[in-house]
Amino acid sequence: MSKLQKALFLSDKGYKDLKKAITACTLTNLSMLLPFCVTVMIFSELLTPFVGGEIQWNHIWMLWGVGIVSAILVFLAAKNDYRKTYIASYKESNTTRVRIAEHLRKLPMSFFNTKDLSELTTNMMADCSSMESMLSSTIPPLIANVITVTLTCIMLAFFDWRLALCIFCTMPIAFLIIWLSRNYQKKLFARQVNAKLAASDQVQEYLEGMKIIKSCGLSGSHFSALDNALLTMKKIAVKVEMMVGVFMSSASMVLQAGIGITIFVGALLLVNGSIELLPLLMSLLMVTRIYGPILAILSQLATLLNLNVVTERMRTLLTTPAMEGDGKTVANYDIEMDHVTFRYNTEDVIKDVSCKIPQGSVTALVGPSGSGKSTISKLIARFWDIQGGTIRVGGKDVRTMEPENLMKYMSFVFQDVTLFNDTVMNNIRLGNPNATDEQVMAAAKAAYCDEFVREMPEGYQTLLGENGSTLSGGERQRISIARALLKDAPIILLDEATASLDPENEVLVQKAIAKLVEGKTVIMIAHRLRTVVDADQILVLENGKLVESGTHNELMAKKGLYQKLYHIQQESLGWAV
Ligand SMILES: Nc1ncnc2c1ncn2[C@@H]1O[C@H](COP(=O)(O)OP(=O)(O)OP(=O)(O)O)[C@@H](O)[C@H]1O
Repeated sequence: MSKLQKALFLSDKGYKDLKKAITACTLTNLSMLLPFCVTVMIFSELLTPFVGGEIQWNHIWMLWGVGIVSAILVFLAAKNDYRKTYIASYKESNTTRVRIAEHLRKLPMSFFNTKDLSELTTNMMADCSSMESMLSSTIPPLIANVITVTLTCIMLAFFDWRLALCIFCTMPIAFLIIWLSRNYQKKLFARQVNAKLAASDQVQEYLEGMKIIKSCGLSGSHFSALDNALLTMKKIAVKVEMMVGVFMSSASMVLQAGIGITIFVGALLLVNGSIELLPLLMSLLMVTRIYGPILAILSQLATLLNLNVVTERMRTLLTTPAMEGDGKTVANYDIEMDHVTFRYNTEDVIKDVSCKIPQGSVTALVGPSGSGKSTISKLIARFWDIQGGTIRVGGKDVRTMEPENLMKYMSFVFQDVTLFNDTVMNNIRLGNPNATDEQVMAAAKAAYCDEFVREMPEGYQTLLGENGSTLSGGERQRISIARALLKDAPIILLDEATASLDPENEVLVQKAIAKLVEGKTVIMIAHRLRTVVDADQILVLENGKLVESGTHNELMAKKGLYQKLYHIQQESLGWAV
């Protein structure tokens, strides 16, 4: 893999397309030299009377013909160039976005703990767009311009090498200005990228918190963080524009001083009789042709120098190792935790936990808030990899299982149900993408969704809106249960989902759950202990440790933490009534 391919994270196809784009762009630039050469030749023909010759009109008409043909060639080359550069770059950035999305899916949740949503969104949208413009508007034209300038330079030297030197004498200084300013530009550019990210973070927080903002009537100073982030972004954008403008205009001024030097030296040479009028005029004509591409090279070079800043986040993301594993099936659905220790950051939140959850049994995880119940259920599903001990499903260490393969065996019903901006039908079908409409509707019926879905304006084809904001908590829960029913996985991870529902919804959700868990291995995070009295096994957690385990009656007889929690809840229920 070449350095350029690595630096730009290009697929093999993308790299091939980039090479084709460079060739196409170079051909366009070269084809543009044709009409220029024809103009120069017509011009020189028209000037022959001034050097004692005679105009050959048949030459002029022939050159006109060549001019028309070359204009057609330029058109064809530009068309091909457009297709090869722009269309190929859009395709490649699409491929990169899909690649990022695929990679994200395979990353451990620890990665998402260190990144926020707006950063990942920027990764997928803004960074890919920057790469897109690198592939279309920077790299191919840059290389093509270098080739064109070199060729024009050779042509110029053919007329008069002294004038060629004059034109290029200021070029090293112009490039030096850009080169020396690169670190400063990089720093500025990095600050701009960070300022944009901070602003989009603040905007996202503002939009997500709209309910609170409205309900609390917040205004003014409460949004100073958003105002400051937007102000910083504006300030840095102005600074970047200004400083880049200063460097670019200084470089271009120095570069254009070459025109004056060429005219001056040309005039001296003419006066001394060291050059004829015709080669001098031809050289001056070429000078006008050469500065455009050189100026373009300068600005493209400045953009290219910032490539690192653009690709930094993408590099971090794409080089973060994905969770690996095999796709082999497991023999049964027994789950075992063997001296499991886990920490999110520095402190252990699960401490040396060992337990067995036999296939077909119902296990409840109980304990005070923050004791590690949700964490355990997520570790079993390998959302995170543990630091000590082993978790086995069907006797197989989950770390050796490909996460998507492991996920085939599990269904989740969590409190925070995620719904997509799609139809009800498709939201349920996520449980099993191959399910027919009839199967989806059967699952919806079993999960007590059918009635409220049919009352929606377009039934199962109703669009749910962003994250199903039009549905009640109980309805969202039942849709997620319908999904899980459709998936029909042998292991069910259940975060006691009825805690915040009204009695009517609670009954329906409980009935739907009862159907879902029939004959399955169930791990249930219970917040209200009266829901776990019938569980085959209750695991009591405290501060990340497994402190008690057994059935309800056994634990009540032990008179430990479970009994204490149970009594506290009974009393608070009494007060509530
Ligand atoms: N993504 C995370 N990053 C860092 N720490 C976390 C994360 N998720 C949970 N924790 C911490 O891990 C500990 C266990 O949290 P967990 O959510 O597993 O507890 P829980 O028993 O399910 O709590 P609750 O009953 O309130 O839902 C807590 O101290 C919590 O602050």
